[in-house]
Amino acid sequence: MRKADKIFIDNINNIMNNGVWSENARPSYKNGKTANSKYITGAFAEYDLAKGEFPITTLRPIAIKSAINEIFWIYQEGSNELKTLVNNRGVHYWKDWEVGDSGTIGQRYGATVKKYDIINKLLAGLKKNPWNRRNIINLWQYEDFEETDGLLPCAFMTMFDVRRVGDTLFLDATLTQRSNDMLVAHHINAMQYVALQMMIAKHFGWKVGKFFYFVNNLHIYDNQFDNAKELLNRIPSDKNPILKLNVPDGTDFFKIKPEDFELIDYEPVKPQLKFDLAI
Ligand SMILES: Nc1nc(=O)c2c([nH]1)NC[C@@H]1CN(c3ccc(C(=O)N[C@@H](CCC(=O)O)C(=O)O)cc3)CN21
Ligand SMILES: O=c1ccn([C@H]2C[C@H](O)[C@@H](COP(=O)(O)O)O2)c(=O)[nH]1
Repeated sequence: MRKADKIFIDNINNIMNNGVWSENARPSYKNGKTANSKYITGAFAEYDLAKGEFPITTLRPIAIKSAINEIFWIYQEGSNELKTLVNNRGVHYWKDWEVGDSGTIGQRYGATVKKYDIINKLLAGLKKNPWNRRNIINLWQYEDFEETDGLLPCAFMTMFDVRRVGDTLFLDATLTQRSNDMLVAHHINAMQYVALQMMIAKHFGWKVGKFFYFVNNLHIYDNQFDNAKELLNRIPSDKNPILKLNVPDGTDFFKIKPEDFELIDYEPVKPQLKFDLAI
């Protein structure tokens, strides 16, 4: 079985058999009921992208186009505006987290990237000395949290490192996430940050290397257990999906477009599952 499917199945089993219950969780469902979840702490996985190991499950369709468009909204556009996310990028899944009537998700994510000029600083650091060990995106900014309400970033820190093997330079990345709604967003989050890693690697003409994914609180909500059992009953695809970025080496980070990405050999098991989200 492919690595990502095995890890997903192991994580579901691990949470169901060894997880513990939250007692006073923040989110609630649309009906107002508190959304508690069963969780494990400290989940870690490693994918060698250079060997075709991508962190995407085939047990259900993953909204990969939306996931990639969201990463452009955050890191290329530096925006927190729902209008551009929905109208220009076709991503509908953030609407429930609008802050009041602001039309935004608050001073978070893309707004944080823009305020601190994070991408330009990151690219400049990697250009000046690829072997520096200070290539960090950190969206956890208390000053921003005080500025406005809004969901606090879940996937909040990404680190990059360069590694030479023979004549080839590889860019590795580590995504750190404080909280993950596993059945809904585990593979959306992982694959969108792989896409970001691929964009940065292309900008410099490097290859993508390894992707490390750490989740501190990995959970299944109490209304998702039928979906979890359905996933365990499914047989993963025997195809191995590969994400490609079809632009020449050295293409400027800000010139890359979502359409330049292509997911090949992706034949997920259907039908799609339905989720009543914790908001
Ligand atoms: N409880 C919760 N889970 C999340 O995953 C999540 C939040 N809250 N809050 C903020 C964002 C919004 N995210 C979301 C929300 C919904 C979907 C969702 O409904 N996904 C559907 C497909 C959606 C589509 O096709 O565009 C899915 O089947 O995965 C995905 C990510 C990720 N984040
Ligand atoms: O990119 C994302 C954004 C959000 N989530 C999930 C993780 C949690 O289930 C909720 C956030 O609730 P908190 O109480 O703030 O932890 O949203 C995700 O998995 N990925």
